[in-house]
Amino acid sequence: MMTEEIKIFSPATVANVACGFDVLGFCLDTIGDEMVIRKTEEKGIKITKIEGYDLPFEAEKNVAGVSALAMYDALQPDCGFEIEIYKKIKPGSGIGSSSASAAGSVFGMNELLGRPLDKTKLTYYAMKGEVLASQCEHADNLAPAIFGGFTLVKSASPLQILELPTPSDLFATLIHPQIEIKTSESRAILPKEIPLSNAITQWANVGSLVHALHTSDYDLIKDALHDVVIEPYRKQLIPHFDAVKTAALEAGALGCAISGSGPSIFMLSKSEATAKEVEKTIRNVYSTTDILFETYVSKINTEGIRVI
Ligand SMILES: Nc1ncnc2c1ncn2[C@@H]1O[C@H](COP(=O)(O)OP(=O)(O)O)[C@@H](O)[C@H]1O
Ligand SMILES: N[C@@H](CCOP(=O)(O)O)C(=O)O
Repeated sequence: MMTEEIKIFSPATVANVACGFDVLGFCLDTIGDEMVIRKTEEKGIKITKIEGYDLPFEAEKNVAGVSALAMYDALQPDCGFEIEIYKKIKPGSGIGSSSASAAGSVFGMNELLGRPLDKTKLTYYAMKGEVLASQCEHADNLAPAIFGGFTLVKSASPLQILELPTPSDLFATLIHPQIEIKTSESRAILPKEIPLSNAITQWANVGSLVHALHTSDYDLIKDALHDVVIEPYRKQLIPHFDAVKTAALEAGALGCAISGSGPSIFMLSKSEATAKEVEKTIRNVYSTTDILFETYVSKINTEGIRVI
């Protein structure tokens, strides 16, 4: 019996980053799942353990299993794999719960097979799992989980990912109201067409944000972190979104927007001290309500998913 196995940390991620719906994302450091991937003599993919949240064990119904099967079928290795998931990121959180699992299984298998695939190929197979959760092949959570830092999905098909620089003083604050918003449902409420004037504002912001990351221009990051296309629709699903945003900006955040498809809300700040001050302020907003919530402060994780 082979005993080769590894344990990995698969990070939470913030997709969209305000203006970059389905293309921009960044990787978090303090929040993530753990997974164990093990080689077996018996062929095939089995999910043998799930802790934390109630998720399907059938490989075809769990995003970790679907991405693993896609990679397994393509590579046809002469072994099988068992997957254990220690889920810390609540499903439907807006911080890439499904993508942490989809990325984790393919990353772990690739390590155990001697790294036959590059990061873009891993993202490609992970997307096959992500589609189960969101009913759409988007890579804006997977790319930062696998590459680390900030990423831009230049094209989903053929898959092309650009790694963007991370200014060293940038810190994220998050609030995660403990309600579930399914990505598939929050995509269904979006309009199919947008006014040209909004499109112009939005692509100017994406270009500005990319330039600001390259030049560590914090004022420009502040100017660019706006979303005139998606936020007006999705914010209605998130209790007290406007109050959190107002409080965060008053406390010094560079920007504040919906994380992925929500309900989590993220802020970016210049310095850890400001990010912590922002956390204190937004906790006050939710403390006056009866909604349970968690908050986090995290540096930007430039390494991404890793063996632990
Ligand atoms: N391993 C998994 N981790 C998280 N969610 C999973 C997993 N496998 C299947 N799912 C399903 O995916 C959905 C959550 O994905 P999604 O709505 O995209 O949330 P998130 O924004 O947190 O990624 C839930 O319906 C959940 O049951
Ligand atoms: N671009 C997607 C991102 C979904 O992120 P998640 O963390 O909510 O899964 C979207 O906005 O629909």
